[in-house]
Amino acid sequence: MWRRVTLLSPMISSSSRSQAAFGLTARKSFATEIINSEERVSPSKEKAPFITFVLGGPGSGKGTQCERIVETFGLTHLSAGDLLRREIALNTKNGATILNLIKDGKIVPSEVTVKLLQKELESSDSSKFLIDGFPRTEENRVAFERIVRADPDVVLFFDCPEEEMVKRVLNRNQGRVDDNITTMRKRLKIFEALNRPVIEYYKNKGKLYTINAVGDVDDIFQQVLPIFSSFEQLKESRNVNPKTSLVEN
Ligand SMILES: Nc1ncnc2c1ncn2[C@@H]1O[C@H](COP(=O)(O)OP(=O)(O)OP(=O)(O)O)[C@@H](O)[C@H]1O
Ligand SMILES: Nc1ccn([C@@H]2O[C@H](COP(=O)(O)O)[C@@H](O)[C@H]2O)c(=O)n1
Ligand SMILES: [Mg+2]
Repeated sequence: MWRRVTLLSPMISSSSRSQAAFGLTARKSFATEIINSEERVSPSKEKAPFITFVLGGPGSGKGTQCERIVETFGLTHLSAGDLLRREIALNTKNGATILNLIKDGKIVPSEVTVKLLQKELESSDSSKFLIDGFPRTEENRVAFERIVRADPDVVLFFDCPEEEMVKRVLNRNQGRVDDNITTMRKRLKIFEALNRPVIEYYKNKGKLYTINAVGDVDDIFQQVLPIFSSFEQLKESRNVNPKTSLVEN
């Protein structure tokens, strides 16, 4: 369990966010000390991890861009969808239910998904994570705060038109049970109804970075790169972990 002290000022203000995205100045407050540690954490977990949530509609390119971020910045990639598909493959007690929900484009109960993420976060030696495809709903978001007791530092939103997402998903050819037009239509509806409010929430918190997800993979990554570069620079120049967000007890 990680705790963070209160954020002193917004990570990068809305107005300066576009500057940061183009490699200009980025100001940020640092607040990473663990406070009041009755529940002792292991030395490697004494600092709260740096968490990025990766949002976007089905087929918007989240997984593809996460691969690039991992290659360049060494974050640990946790895909909520992949963790759920692993439950199906391992035929766990929730496997059959998860399969039916995914086939129907529906959202798996938050408790199930959050517990899977929590297990990965807690068993990892990494201190920086990309959590892909999560939170899908306000319920997902609140459950993560309640169970993991952490907030994201950065939220990426890959903004892509529906027709482009449909084209990509139908051409994906990875044998996914939900990559068909019927399920895709349902997923798009669910995205609009349930994920949009989450995007709005992080926009209002000043944590959202919207990426235009149309174009070459490389060009899209050029929009992502400076966001993480600015964090790396801050970390090096101040010799601290640039983490700001918190969930207070
Ligand atoms: N910029 C791009 N232009 C064209 N095709 C792309 C682009 N980015 C990704 N793709 C392709 O589109 C498909 C969907 O991409 P990806 O799996 O990264 O999306 P996703 O957002 O993770 O989707 P899902 O939410 O369904 O997991 C893949 O086949 C991928 O190779
Ligand atoms: N937070 C989540 C994430 C995913 N799901 C279910 O998995 C499907 C595939 O997810 P991808 O991120 O790989 O596209 C998704 O359509 C949901 O059925 C979920 O329930 N909760
Ligand atoms: Mg994906």
